Amino acid sequence: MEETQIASILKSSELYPIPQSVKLSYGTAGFRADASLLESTVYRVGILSSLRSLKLNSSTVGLMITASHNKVSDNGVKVSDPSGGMLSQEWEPFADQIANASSPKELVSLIKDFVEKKEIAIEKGGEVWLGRDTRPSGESLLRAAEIGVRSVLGSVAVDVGVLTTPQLHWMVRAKNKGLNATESDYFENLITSFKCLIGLIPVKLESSKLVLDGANGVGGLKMEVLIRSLSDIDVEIRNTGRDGGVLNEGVGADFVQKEKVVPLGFGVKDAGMRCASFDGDADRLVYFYIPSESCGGDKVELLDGDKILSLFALFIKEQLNIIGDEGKKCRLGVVQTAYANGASTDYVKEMGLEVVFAKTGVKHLHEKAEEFDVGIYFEANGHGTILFSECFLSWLVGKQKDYSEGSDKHNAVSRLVAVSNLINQAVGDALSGLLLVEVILQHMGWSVQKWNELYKDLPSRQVKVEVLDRTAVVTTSEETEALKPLGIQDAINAEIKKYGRGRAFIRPSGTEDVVRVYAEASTQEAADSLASSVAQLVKSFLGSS
Ligand SMILES: CC(=O)N[C@H]1[C@@H](OP(=O)(O)O)O[C@H](CO)[C@@H](O)[C@@H]1O
Ligand SMILES: [Mg+2]
Repeated sequence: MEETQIASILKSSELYPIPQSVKLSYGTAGFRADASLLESTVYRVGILSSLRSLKLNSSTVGLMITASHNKVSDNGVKVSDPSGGMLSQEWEPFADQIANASSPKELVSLIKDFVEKKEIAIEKGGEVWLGRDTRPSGESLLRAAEIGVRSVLGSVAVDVGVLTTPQLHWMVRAKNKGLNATESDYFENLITSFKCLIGLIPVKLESSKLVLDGANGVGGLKMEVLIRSLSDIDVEIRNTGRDGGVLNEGVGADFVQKEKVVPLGFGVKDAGMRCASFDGDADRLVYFYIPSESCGGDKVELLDGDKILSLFALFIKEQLNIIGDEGKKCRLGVVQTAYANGASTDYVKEMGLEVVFAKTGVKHLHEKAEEFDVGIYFEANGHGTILFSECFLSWLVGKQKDYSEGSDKHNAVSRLVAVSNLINQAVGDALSGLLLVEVILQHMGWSVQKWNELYKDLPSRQVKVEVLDRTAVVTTSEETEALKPLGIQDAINAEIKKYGRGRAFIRPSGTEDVVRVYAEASTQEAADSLASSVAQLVKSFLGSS
């Protein structure tokens, strides 16, 4: 590395000293912490993003400032690779090292070694697009990221403004494919493919209103822009953040999915209505309705990521069946995590689909979904998408020319092509996911209640346990068994045995300082009781904090 380059990093890093006593890790979804602790981290991730761009021939890299569903005082930073996917996991250890480097000198030395090891030609200059969610701390953190990017001499930082995480990933992917890549191109793309799918509905019925909980975050605001251009959908948006509500506080997809209760701003008046929730950066989507018999209670019927996945799988399978023998050759597969409800896995298997399991975190699911011609992946919490392989897509486009226009096969092929344009090919995206759910429900002529009947969820419960050191829990690669602390798995197994259809596991969270407990059983009381006894075991083996 040239002396001028070294001097540039030394100088800028003086502006962002590392706070005492924080040890950060890139984790399941980038760095997250209280926003006041993050300036130095974001600055350093800016440097990393420039290097990543340089390593990949100055392709555009994305840097997103968000802490998703976490509280508003938190923030975080994650990197989008030029493909629009998550940062290559190979680079995560370097991210951890530089984030925790204790002095400018140590930082420079780590960067120097890495640049040499990875043979990065630093002279050319990289390009990084910076996005942020609506958190008040986002603006100053974005400035820190800009300084980090530009401290790699010749690199350019482009502020692309307040965006949802999936918008930034989509834009980065489009840019590197040489396509139109602005935010309005993103909207245009959703609008065109949604309208195309609506136009291909065999028997169109009047559709009912959808009520959306925007989590007081960026997703509701973007949805407002989107629906202005859509006439075949009636959406009322609540919790936009403009009416005094706090980001993710008692609202949003994470809250609704974990607590299974209505978000603020919803109540019995909405009984029976089709409702949906986004999370804070709009990469998660869940649906729900308030049962009419709830009589003032706050419980919801939840249609989570597993149910969205099942609906998508059913629709895609239907189109492949219409195409006939050739369509049946398509390898359609599903990727889930250990948190997937057992009933959903049974359902997709009964449909004849291949199901594979991945570790928690979309980077793991995405990778596995890419192995199929059409790979559908979802986390139960509502993050997911459908990936189409390049090869299968070009086959579909070819078939569009072969089949006569207006024929059933032509329509089926056109629907699949439109789905591939609508649904974000980079990451799970609540906006595009919502549009796809809406169009499929209209296609099927289904209400949310009818969709919910695809299968009945096994009762489940998730709890978090605060412990002294969550890293003391080490699991198998599928995360379904704990290898450490020694003896805990036997104790968990003994609990599971007491329950019909019992299943439970523990793992350390990658985004919060807790151990997560998941339990499933044949009744809600049993699932609750299994979760609570496993939580007790965690406390007694690890000590509560
Ligand atoms: C049980 C659960 O919902 N875990 C979430 C959560 O990860 P943890 O590592 O469990 O904290 O946040 C991740 C990022 O949003 C998401 O990918 C994952 O599914
Ligand atoms: Mg999120």
